[in-house]
Amino acid sequence: MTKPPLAISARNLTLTLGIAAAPVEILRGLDLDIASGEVVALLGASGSGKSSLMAVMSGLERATSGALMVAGADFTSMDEDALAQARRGRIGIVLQAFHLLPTMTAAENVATPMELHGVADARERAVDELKAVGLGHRLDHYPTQLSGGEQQRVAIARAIAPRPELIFADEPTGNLDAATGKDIIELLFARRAETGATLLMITHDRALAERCERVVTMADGVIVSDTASASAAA
Ligand SMILES: Nc1ncnc2c1ncn2[C@@H]1O[C@H](COP(=O)(O)OP(=O)(O)OP(=O)(O)O)[C@@H](O)[C@H]1O
Repeated sequence: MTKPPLAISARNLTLTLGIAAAPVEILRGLDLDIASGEVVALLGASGSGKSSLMAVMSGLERATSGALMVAGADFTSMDEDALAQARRGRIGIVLQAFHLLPTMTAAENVATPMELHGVADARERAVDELKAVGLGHRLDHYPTQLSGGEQQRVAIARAIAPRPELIFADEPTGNLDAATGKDIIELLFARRAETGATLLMITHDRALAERCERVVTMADGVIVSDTASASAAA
């Protein structure tokens, strides 16, 4: 059987931030391969570098050194414009604090990024995706008129509507109560499964991590454990 292509391949990745006099080594020679379509949880103590790794892998932050291929693109050799171009439509991001634009309706929050990227049927796709996440009746509501769970549904719709190859989620249930968080995870897994995207999710919740196919744990800027999950349901 041929192996699936890699969605992410990181080799000896480093990230050093801060001022020259006091550099902070955040990623310290990290290696990671994620196959296309895999569902991976990223665990680790606070400050271990999870969000920084996600920022580098999603093209928001440039690695200091090392090699990084994401969705077939060489992120280490690209300038910022090329990175932005490579990210476009290929990478969806869901964050703990939903980051919806307050002056736009739910439909506009989902459609506008696609419109900016020249997608002709952006509005139709936004409406379809909002229906798929159970918000067909909230299309013209503004974020302040939506509950936290509904706002996160909009954020998921925004991430998934462009049909990205990769979805990065950073503690997507961190601002939600337990029951709402559970619904959001079911929804995220369901939409992921329907689109076949690769999913990398940061979480502090070990039970949730075990729902993923694979659990990767970071400590102090490197990966210290990488195991297949026994109970993956995603
Ligand atoms: N711009 C920066 N300059 C200097 N240090 C930084 C910068 N950004 C992050 N750090 C440091 O890098 C380390 C890793 O941070 P990061 O947010 O990636 O950790 P994390 O594992 O995601 O933590 P948490 O679970 O608390 O979100 C921390 O020690 C943080 O203080």
